[in-house]
Amino acid sequence: MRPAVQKAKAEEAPLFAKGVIIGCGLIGGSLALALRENGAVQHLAAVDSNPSSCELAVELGVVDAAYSTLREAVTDADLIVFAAPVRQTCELLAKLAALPLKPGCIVTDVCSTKAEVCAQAARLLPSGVHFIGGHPMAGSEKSGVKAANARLFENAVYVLTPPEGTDADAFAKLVQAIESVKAQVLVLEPAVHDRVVAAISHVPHIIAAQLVDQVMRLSGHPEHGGLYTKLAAGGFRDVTRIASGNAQMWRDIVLSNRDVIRELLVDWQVGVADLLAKLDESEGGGLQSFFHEAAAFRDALPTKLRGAVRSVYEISIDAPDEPGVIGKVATLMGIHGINLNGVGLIESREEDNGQVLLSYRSKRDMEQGAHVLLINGFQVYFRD
Ligand SMILES: NC(=O)c1ccc[n+]([C@@H]2O[C@H](COP(=O)([O-])OP(=O)(O)OC[C@H]3O[C@@H](n4cnc5c(N)ncnc54)[C@H](O)[C@@H]3O)[C@@H](O)[C@H]2O)c1
Ligand SMILES: O=C(O)C(=O)C[C@]1(C(=O)O)C=C[C@@H](O)C=C1
Repeated sequence: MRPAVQKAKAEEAPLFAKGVIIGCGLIGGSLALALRENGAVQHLAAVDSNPSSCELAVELGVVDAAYSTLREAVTDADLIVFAAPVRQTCELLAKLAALPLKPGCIVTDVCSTKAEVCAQAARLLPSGVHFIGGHPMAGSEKSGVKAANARLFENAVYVLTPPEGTDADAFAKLVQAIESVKAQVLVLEPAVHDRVVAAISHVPHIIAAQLVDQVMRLSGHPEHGGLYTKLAAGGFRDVTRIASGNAQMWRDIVLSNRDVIRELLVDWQVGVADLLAKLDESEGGGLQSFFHEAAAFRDALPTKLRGAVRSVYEISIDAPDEPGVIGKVATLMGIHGINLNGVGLIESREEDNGQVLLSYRSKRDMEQGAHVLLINGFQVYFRD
């Protein structure tokens, strides 16, 4: 049973006096921003092997201080978060284990695979230090602290993998910190996590890269090679956005979960063979069923989890390359008395002109908002 957890409130005492983020890039920086913003950590430091990331993290106000050595950074820390790539995290865990740590300190990570990291932590970290693995199911193809975003974890599922016998108070405190960034905790066994996430994240990443690779090779064609990139529109861009992710990070993820990924790629080969057979059917009934079933399953995916901050009925519009589009939209909503809950640029999707996301608290507001935008010449997209 999960221990009862109270919500962190800004006016309450911080949950942690000193926190350290090890690896202050997209995810570490986003977590740092969110934890500082809501007052969950009183003093937050970063340690990063890249000196310019350290400088930038302080300059951008992501952390209070930055260090180049682990020893300096973790002294007296009561929360330590590993947010480096998987392989680096495994190596850093060994280094951390050799340092004097504050008794009762909570250590966690954000790595995209859990079995290897959790096994390494269990093997190396001393008793009296509480390790609880973690993985926020939110991110983007961008990397580095510059891309950090305090809102990244809102409504995202945040997996925790507490080992057997985890201290209930330590667990409750970590859950409270995660819920303070408006993410939703889901407890899983590391191996179950890795099996499921291989199918919904790791293999899709490989396939996106493979699709890009195919087009890259075709675009070397001497006569019409240039057409491939010229004609690449929404479909190709939507399905391959994630292929822009950091190569080192993805190498580590895939190597760390290679057994499950191998199984899924073999299954993928079976799927491709089956598709080739369907191509030879003259009436295309098999193809139609294949597309129909895929569309039905995709359409039935749960909408993004909306927990504490459930508001949200969303539409997006193309943002023309001209200033003031957000102001124009807000004004239109105001004139028509439509309650707009939030507005912002979509950073996780790559569109030619970028997109503006609009959220409403009710379906009615969203529908009225969409109508007003349509009659004012905006291209409106409904989001599931
Ligand atoms: N990008 C995503 O969408 C996403 C989502 C969830 C989890 N993750 C996981 O989060 C972790 C970080 O990913 P990211 O996207 O923030 O990557 P990133 O490249 O933006 O940041 C990683 C940071 O770690 C630093 N670093 C690397 N080696 C280090 C070392 N030995 N010591 C100290 N710092 C070191 C880098 O300099 C960089 O600043 C990875 O384990 C990744 O699997 C990523
Ligand atoms: O690029 C995104 O939109 C992501 O959320 C990235 C994504 C994913 O595959 O869903 C990538 C790796 C992570 O470990 C978690 C999230």
